[in-house]
Parts: sequence; C-alpha cells; structure tokens
Amino acid sequence: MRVELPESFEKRMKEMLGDEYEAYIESYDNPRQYGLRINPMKITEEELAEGSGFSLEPIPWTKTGYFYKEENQPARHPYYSAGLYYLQEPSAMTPAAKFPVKPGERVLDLCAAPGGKATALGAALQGKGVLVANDISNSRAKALLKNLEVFGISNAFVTNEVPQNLADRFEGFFDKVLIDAPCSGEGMFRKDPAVIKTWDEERPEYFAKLQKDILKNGVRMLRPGGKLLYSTCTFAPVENEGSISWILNECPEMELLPIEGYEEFSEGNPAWGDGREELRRCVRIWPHKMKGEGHFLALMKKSEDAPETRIKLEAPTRMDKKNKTVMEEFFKDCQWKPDWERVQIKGEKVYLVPELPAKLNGIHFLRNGLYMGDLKKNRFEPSQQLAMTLKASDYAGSVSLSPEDERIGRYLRGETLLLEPGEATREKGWILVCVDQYAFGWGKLVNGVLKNKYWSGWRLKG
Ligand SMILES: C[S@@+](CC[C@H](N)C(=O)[O-])C[C@H]1O[C@@H](n2cnc3c(N)ncnc32)[C@H](O)[C@@H]1O
Repeated sequence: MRVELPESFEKRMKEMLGDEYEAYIESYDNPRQYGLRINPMKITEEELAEGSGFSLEPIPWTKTGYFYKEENQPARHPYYSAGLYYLQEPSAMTPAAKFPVKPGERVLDLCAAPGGKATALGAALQGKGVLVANDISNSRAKALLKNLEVFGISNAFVTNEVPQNLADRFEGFFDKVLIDAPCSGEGMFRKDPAVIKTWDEERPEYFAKLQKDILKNGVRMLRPGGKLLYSTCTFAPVENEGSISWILNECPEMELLPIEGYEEFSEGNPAWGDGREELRRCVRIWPHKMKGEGHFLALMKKSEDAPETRIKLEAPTRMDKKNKTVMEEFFKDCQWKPDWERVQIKGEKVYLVPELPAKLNGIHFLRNGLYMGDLKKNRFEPSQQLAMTLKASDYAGSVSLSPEDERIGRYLRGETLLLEPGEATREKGWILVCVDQYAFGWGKLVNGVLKNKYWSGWRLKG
C-alpha cells in the first residue's frame, strides 16, 4: 500500500517536478535499496565478500559503498561488531564520497550524529590530522562516539556543542567542514513513513532558519582556501538552493564549486534559490532517477584571500619517564606504536590526542582522541578502543575465531570463554579476540580460560 503524503507536500512537489511528478510518486512502489559502506582502514571489498558471503554490488557514485540483499542481514554478522562496515542509505553516502578529504587534514563534521558521514571522513583521514565530530544532541553524540570507536577512528575530538561555541574556538582552523544539516527529511518519507508524521508545512522554513545559523558558523571555522560541503535529505527548495543562496549573499568570500559528476545526478535549480546560475553546480538526487532516497549537496570554497586567523596550538606533551617505561613494556608486543609526543595522561587514563587549539576550555566534549587504556600500579591495561584500531597480526597475543563460532556471541555478551591449547598465538596474558583477523576486543588468558574484557557498555544483551 502506498504511503499517504501530506497534501501541501504533494502540491509543492507537483509544482517542482512537473512532468516528472508521476515518476517520482511511482518510485514509492519500488523496493527499498539497502547499502553498506566498508571501512577501508580494516577490510577490502574482496575480503568482505569472501569472509561474509554477502552479495555486494558497487554503488556507482561512491568508492566504498555497496548494495546488499536484505537476506544478507549484515547487522547480525560478527563482522558488524568488528567495525568492518557501516549500514547506510545509498544516497546518504554521497556527501562524504564527494568531499575530497586527505590524510593529515583538519576536518569538522558539524552535525555528525550518529556518524554516517563522520565514520567515512575519519576513515579517509587514516588516523592522520584531526576529525572534530560534533552534535548538539547529547544522546546522539554518544551514539556517534560509539560508531567512531567501533570503526577504529583514533584521531577524533567528539564534541556536544552549539555551533557558535565551536566557532569561537576554531575560527579559521579547518581545511574541510561538512554540514549535513538538520532538515525536514522529505527524502526519508519512502524509507521511513514515520517521518511523514513529524512533517508540516512550516517545517522547511523552521529548518532553513537553523541551517543559516549552522552555515554561518561553519564558514567562520574554515581557513582561507578551505572547503565546505552542505547536504540535506530533503527536497524543499528553501532548505537547499534557498539556504545556499543566503550563505553566498551573506559571505561573498564563498564560491560554489562543481561536484564531480555521476550521470544520474541532477543539477540544482537556480529558480529555487536567488536565481544565480551557479546554483546548477549543486547536486540533487531524486529517487525516481537513482537507486537512492533523495539528497541535496552543495560544495563551496572560501577564497584564498579571506583573512587568516592565527590559532595557538596545544604544545606536544612530555611523558613522565616511569609511565613511558610501563607503556613501552606493553607496546613491545604491538606492531603499532603511539606518537609519544601526543600521549596525554589524565589520572589513570591514557589518551592519544590529535593536534587541537590550545584554548578549548568550556567546550563540552565526549572524547579527545584515542582512549588507549589505563595505567595501574606499574602496568598498562589496554582499552576496548585501542583494540578496535588493531588486527590480529598487530599484537603478539591473539585468537582468530571463525564467523560461525558460537563463542563469538558469548564473547560479545561478556562471558568467559574456554580456548583449546594452541588456539591463541600465546598461552598467557593479553589476547586480542578476533573474528577471522578482525578485532572485537581484549581477553586475558590463564590456563585456557579467557577472561572477558569486552567493554561493558557495548555488551550485547540477552
Ligand atoms: C541529518 S542529521 C546528521 C546525520 C549524520 N551526519 C549522519 O550521517 O549520520 C542532523 C543532525 O544535526 C543535529 N543538529 C540539530 N541542530 C543542530 C545544531 N544547531 N548544531 C549542530 N547539530 C545540530 C541533530 O541532532 C542531528 O543529529
């Protein structure tokens, strides 16, 4: 049965789409498309297809996205808990796929929760540079943090702030800013009819106002020559070409850039904004033209001549010799070593922190960098988050279970496991528990009994 759409929404869509309106409405009868995006820091497409048996078909406008069949149920596969992929609606993959982020850059995802784009941007950084991932909602920021940590992103500063507070501290700091804006969500109507109930005629105007404030602060945080990508999952002109026209008028230092093409992308419509021709450079994704629900994208650049802001950066840290010796003892067994100049100790807790402005007091954050573990009386206890950045061959002690092994479910529920002699690469001490070669977390092995160190906050229930 076709969903019932609000009358005023239908009327506006008819005006917008003209002859194409029928095709748009018929797209509601098409089956839903399921997408997953692999984590290139942990796995390749071939490894995923071989290890999981999923039938994967590349999503042509992305590099790391694949359509999968509903019956594959990737959320139930152990690879999901190892952070090997993120489940994402195919058109929602476009903003991160079309935003050229390079390792070493400073990147801000201003409306990031629950992390659909932030996990992709973080993976593109490959642990180099910094990803500031922010959301105004505390509960959503918590989900964002977990998704980034499961993905093994080690250089994220996860904040829970209003954009203006961030802009006051990060003025001119970022190479790239992504604004995946809160919006009226008209592109979600087909996938999630519950969104229709939250919609009314005033929603687009309400969100357009919010988007302007977010955009203005996003621009403030860009360095000269930096790029900003704005996206929504709605069709309403006022939230798309409208918001972009507004920011271009407000900030003449911003210029709209073309977005690398895909033949089924549609252009933005100048008449839906202030009439300027460049609005054609925006991208619209329509569900009747592509295998995706709907999205809008605009890529902008701040002029190289815009005034520069100098921000004092936090100085490198100097570790206490005794603590460093204790940690070095643990990392003797690990292929990966931290950059000691970025290791910070707070009480017992040890963090690997990215390079950030020196003055961030007052900013509410959930995590700064990688929580590596705890220093306890002359020993170092590695964290869950550290495990998620490693694979079996990175650490001297590991056990690789096959995806069918029933002990995986028990491990993820926090139970103690029994290992056969020779199953783990060593008989005693810290063991990286893996599905195939991909880590889930830690265990501590004594006499064949593996004490469970999977993080209590992430344990499966039941
Ligand atoms: C479209 S969702 C983001 C989806 C996310 N980028 C992803 O791919 O998973 C928009 C987000 O903006 C957040 N938000 C709403 N108002 C905001 C504001 N003023 N500043 C920052 N974030 C805001 C919402 O809490 C919501 O999580």
